[in-house]
Amino acid sequence: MSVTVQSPATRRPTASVPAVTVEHLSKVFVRYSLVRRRPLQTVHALDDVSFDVHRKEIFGILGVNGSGKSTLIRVLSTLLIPDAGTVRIFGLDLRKDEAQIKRLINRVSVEASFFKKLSAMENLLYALRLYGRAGGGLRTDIVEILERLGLDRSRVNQPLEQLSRGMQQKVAIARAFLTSPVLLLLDEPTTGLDPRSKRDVQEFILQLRNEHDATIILCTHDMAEAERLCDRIAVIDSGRLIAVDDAEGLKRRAAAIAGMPVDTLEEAFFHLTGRDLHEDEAPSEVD
Ligand SMILES: Nc1ncnc2c1ncn2[C@@H]1O[C@H](COP(=O)(O)OP(=O)(O)OP(=O)(O)O)[C@@H](O)[C@H]1O
Repeated sequence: MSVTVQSPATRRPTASVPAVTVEHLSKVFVRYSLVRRRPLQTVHALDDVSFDVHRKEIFGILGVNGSGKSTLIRVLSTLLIPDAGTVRIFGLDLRKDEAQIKRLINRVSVEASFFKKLSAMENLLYALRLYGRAGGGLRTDIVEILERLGLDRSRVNQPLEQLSRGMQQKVAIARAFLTSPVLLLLDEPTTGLDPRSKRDVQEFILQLRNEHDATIILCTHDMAEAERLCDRIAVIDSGRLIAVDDAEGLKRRAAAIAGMPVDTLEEAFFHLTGRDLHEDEAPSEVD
């Protein structure tokens, strides 16, 4: 692909530290009764979670609905303050160096913040100017990236509110690509996309890592996607980290638990967590 993107060289942190180090991270949500303001329920959304992500790694987070994936992504992207634990991103402390960290990361999620009355072109030009890119060639780059992601040229100048959720998701991914984040946080980037678009986005994610040296953390429900894209996968259940390994390693660990061969990631997930990936977490009780 011939699109030129902003070189992140000036923002590129030193090579010797891991991309992300998470130590003993915890986050509890308390739900109160509206009437008596009594705590009704506590949810340990993250429970003593520790792991490292290497540079240029695509690191998957796999868990059922409600297992804590989005909470983890929101903490890493500085949107949510944890109750305990530390996070270092390229050696920077999440709490002390928040402003610097924000320049290194980009989060793509379904609720991507856009001006919905403006078009994809206008939104992306705005984002690029915020990141200090100006001058000729931007419009051509934007059209080229959106077409590469499978968004038809005729959609580029239409207000975003008139585009489907999947199309808006592609615009969010284009924005992440154009602003060249050093760490990209993807919260279920292909959920709701048709198979062709899913493939386009997955190719794009690989390209982003291979050609632009991005480190990528990716939440997904999709076993095939995790296996295809991720160098290592963290299995999370009820806010706890159950295992971190590559897909084959997870299958071996599951086989040791099950006492029989485990051939698929889906089976491995089941033996490691005791759950089917399609079920939801039951809410926990008040402590
Ligand atoms: N703001 C909040 N207030 C109360 N509880 C919350 C809040 N945010 C998340 N939770 C709870 O924390 C737990 C983890 O939620 P989270 O959104 O991280 O899960 P998830 O794995 O991303 O789920 P999904 O796959 O459905 O997006 C859930 O039980 C959820 O209901």
